[in-house]
Amino acid sequence: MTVSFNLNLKGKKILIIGGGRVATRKIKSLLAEQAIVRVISPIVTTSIRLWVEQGKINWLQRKWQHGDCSGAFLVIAATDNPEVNLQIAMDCNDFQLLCVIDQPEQSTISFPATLRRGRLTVSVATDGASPLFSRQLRDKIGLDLADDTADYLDFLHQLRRSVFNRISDIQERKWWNQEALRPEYHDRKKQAQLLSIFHSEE
Ligand SMILES: C[C@@]1(CC(=O)O)C2=NC(=C\c3[nH]c(c(CCC(=O)O)c3CC(=O)O)Cc3[nH]c(c(CC(=O)O)c3CCC(=O)O)/C=C3\N/C(=C\2)[C@@H](CCC(=O)O)[C@]3(C)CC(=O)O)/[C@H]1CCC(=O)O
Ligand SMILES: NC(=O)c1ccc[n+]([C@@H]2O[C@H](COP(=O)([O-])OP(=O)(O)OC[C@H]3O[C@@H](n4cnc5c(N)ncnc54)[C@H](O)[C@@H]3O)[C@@H](O)[C@H]2O)c1
Repeated sequence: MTVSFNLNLKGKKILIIGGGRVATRKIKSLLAEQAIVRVISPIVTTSIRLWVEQGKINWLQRKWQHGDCSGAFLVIAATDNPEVNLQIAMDCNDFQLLCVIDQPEQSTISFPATLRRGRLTVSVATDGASPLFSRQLRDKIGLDLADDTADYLDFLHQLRRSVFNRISDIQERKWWNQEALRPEYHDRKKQAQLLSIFHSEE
């Protein structure tokens, strides 16, 4: 079994070995995170080439060599050669995060099926049982989300910060944060009214 975390990868070095279809999908989900991404692979997909040309990622056009993994915060072994992927795993130390795309038992992390709506992240995983089930459930949850989810979370965030700054009693803070979850606060005017209670006290 695994424990889920939300990783802040800003400024962290991520090494991806292999530049095929799976590597491309993993890079796509990492690109928004302001991480420093390097790919080592003799051949890469058109998407990866484009990201390289746009200066978004760095590419070493060659095969993986022993020692390449040193200094990376996260290593993704994504070649189509299981033997090479295993060697990469052996090359990593215990302090590096590692995802071996064809050998989950060698990995310390795996990628969930993910959906973002502003500040909301939905992540679905099955401990490797069925990535397709994860994807399907993620998409189902996405259909149930209201169109205003990102804006509504910005409102909840703003309210919670105001409550935190103005109110010291924890029960009272909880009351306001609970109040904001009522369906009527999906209305922009109602949101503004609630926020103004705190701003008028400034
Ligand atoms: C969710 C998603 C996220 C992402 O990749 O970002 C993801 N796999 C996705 C797609 C996908 N994966 C596979 C297929 C082909 C169909 C099939 O076989 O089912 C497709 C479909 C496709 O490619 O279209 C096959 C596959 N996957 C793994 C193995 C190795 C093994 O199980 O041993 C094999 C067999 C290879 C073989 O047989 O050769 C392993 C992993 N795949 C994971 C995640 C992790 C577990 C997640 C969980 O716990 O649910 C884990 C453990 C490690 C990891 O990769 O992090 C993404 C969908 C999200 C999206 O589409 O947005
Ligand atoms: N985890 C997942 O989500 C998932 C999904 C589907 C398949 N898989 C597994 O992942 C493997 C790779 O899938 P793919 O579709 O990305 O393959 P692919 O053939 O599209 O890409 C393989 C890449 O590895 C590179 N490569 C090969 N040997 C290398 C080396 N020694 N050093 C550096 N780079 C090297 C190739 O140049 C190529 O860019 C499959 O064989 C399958 O077992 C995993």
